[in-house]
Amino acid sequence: MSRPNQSRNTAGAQQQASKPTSNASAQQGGSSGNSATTMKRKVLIMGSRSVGKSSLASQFVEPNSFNESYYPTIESTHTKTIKHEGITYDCEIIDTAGQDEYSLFNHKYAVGIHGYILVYSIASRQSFEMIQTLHDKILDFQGVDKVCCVVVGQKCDLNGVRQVKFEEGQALAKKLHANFIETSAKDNKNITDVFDLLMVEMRKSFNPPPEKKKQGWFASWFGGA
Ligand SMILES: Nc1nc2c(ncn2[C@@H]2O[C@H](COP(=O)(O)OP(=O)(O)OP(=O)(O)O)[C@@H](O)[C@H]2O)c(=O)[nH]1
Repeated sequence: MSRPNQSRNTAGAQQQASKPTSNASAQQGGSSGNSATTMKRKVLIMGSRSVGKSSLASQFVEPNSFNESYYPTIESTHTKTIKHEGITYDCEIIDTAGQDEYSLFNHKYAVGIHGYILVYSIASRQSFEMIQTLHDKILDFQGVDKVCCVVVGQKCDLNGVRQVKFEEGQALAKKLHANFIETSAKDNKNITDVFDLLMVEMRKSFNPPPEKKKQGWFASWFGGA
């Protein structure tokens, strides 16, 4: 669902910052609480049609914005500043059009993206099966064997018509080396947690904490740094 007052077109945005634009301490993963540290992060939300991708994004950017109506998304971008472990992230959150297995994978979905939110509806097995397909396409396009990713089982308020068990979502996420969470945009449940989980993943991948120096016996004996 595209909500014009919150969104802008992403054309040409790809060249922006796949790299941090922050000071040196951020490049080294600084979790020092330095408020001057700002990094850019680009996050893509993907999944089948009508699984609640736009509702998820909207609720995150503007809580209590849930809308029962369905407006198919073409593509919209939200921006939000997120503070995580002492670092400020300027996040660009791209809400993509619903995909099916025949959808062409746009190269924009692979270039300069730091993390993926792959969404299915717990009330649609088909949308669940789409997650593996999308994940495969992302890896193929990126030419990597792992991406930062959170698998989201959306619409968990629809428990009465559930087609995908929680454990199935969990197992798939584990297989994809991703985090997993169930959410309800309607009930505003676990929405911010999705982004927190992704932040943790992205932090591990893009600004891991500096490795501890190996200590010799002398230093460790005397408690040296
Ligand atoms: N019950 C329930 N309905 C939801 C939830 N999230 C979204 N919906 C409804 O599901 C429909 C589709 O929501 P959207 O957020 O537009 O879904 P989308 O995945 O962005 O759809 P596309 O634009 O086709 O890709 C709308 O009618 C929403 O009101 C939810 O958590 N629970």
